[in-house]
Amino acid sequence: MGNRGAIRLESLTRSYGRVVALDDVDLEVRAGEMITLVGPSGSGKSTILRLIAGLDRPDQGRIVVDGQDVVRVPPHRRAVAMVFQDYALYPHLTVLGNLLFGLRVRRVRRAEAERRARAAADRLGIADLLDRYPDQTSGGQRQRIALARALLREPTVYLLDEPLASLDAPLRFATRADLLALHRELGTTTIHVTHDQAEAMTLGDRVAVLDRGRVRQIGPPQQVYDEPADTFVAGFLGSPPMNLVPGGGVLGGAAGLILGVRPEDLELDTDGPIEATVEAAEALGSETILLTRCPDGTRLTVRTGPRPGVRPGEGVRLRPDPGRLHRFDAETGRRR
Ligand SMILES: Nc1ncnc2c1ncn2[C@@H]1O[C@H](COP(=O)(O)OP(=O)(O)OP(=O)(O)O)[C@@H](O)[C@H]1O
Repeated sequence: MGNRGAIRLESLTRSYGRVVALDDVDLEVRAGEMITLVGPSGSGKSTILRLIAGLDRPDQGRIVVDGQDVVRVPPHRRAVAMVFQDYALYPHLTVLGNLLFGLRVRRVRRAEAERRARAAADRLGIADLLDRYPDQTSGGQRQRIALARALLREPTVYLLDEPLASLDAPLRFATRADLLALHRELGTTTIHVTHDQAEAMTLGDRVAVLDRGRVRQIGPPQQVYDEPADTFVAGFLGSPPMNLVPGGGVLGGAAGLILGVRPEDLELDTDGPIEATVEAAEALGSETILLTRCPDGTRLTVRTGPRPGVRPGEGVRLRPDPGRLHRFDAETGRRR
């Protein structure tokens, strides 16, 4: 299984009327890799998944899975399992019925189908729910049912469209770990769409950042975070986003450049070179986000410890970590 599921998207383009959902996208996913797609709403993430699943067709370009162009292959003939945000379970079937459905379509014999369904349910910890209907289960349980159903397809590729989005924070955290463990165990190629910063950073070998139908950058999450290719990526990955100062300003003059510094790379320091006033402080428990404003009007966001001891209205001094300044071309926005 480990060598299957390599995907290559070549010059993939898809428009809906005047909206260009995907604009000449090239993307390679290695066999067994888990890749995360992030980007603002409408940037084309779901469109990529739907095209790979065969639920929609590109206007141009190729979708090559294991060396074969699948654009004309109907969805049920593609070895792909998609898990949707709303899980898309059949409400009139029990959980077991939902798990068996795909196996029946594929003419797996009843006893064998049940054996496999129970094994998948065991693996995802939902064995005691098999006789219930989907509306008698919780959001987290439904998510596991949908994953179990995807597992039963034994696909060479998983496509996950925000599968954790409707779970509460602790459950998301736990399920994220389960997803990673499942992926390590199965080694099946997975493409995962998320809006969640933590998932983007942790749930993939590589992350691809999309903007208006184009891939802006792709790479290991930490690398993309540490070396964003342009100001868009710098502003998108990371929460709160990187401070970007045209001309350098308080971060040091830099004609023709935009200088950037992440909130965690600005330190409160009474001898710091930057003078600022605290406008707001968000105490988040484990950390505090300070929104500050410099005399020249520049706003800087600072990530600091849980109890920084400063209040809105107070003056502070900030020290940027000189090794962590980012330089971008003012005209193109590209990293320099
Ligand atoms: N069937 C459709 N008909 C018309 N426009 C569509 C259709 N599907 C997608 N679009 C448009 O294509 C663009 C890309 O949509 P897509 O769903 O891929 O974005 P997304 O990045 O997944 O967004 P979100 O994060 O909000 O789910 C959007 O502007 C969307 O409105």
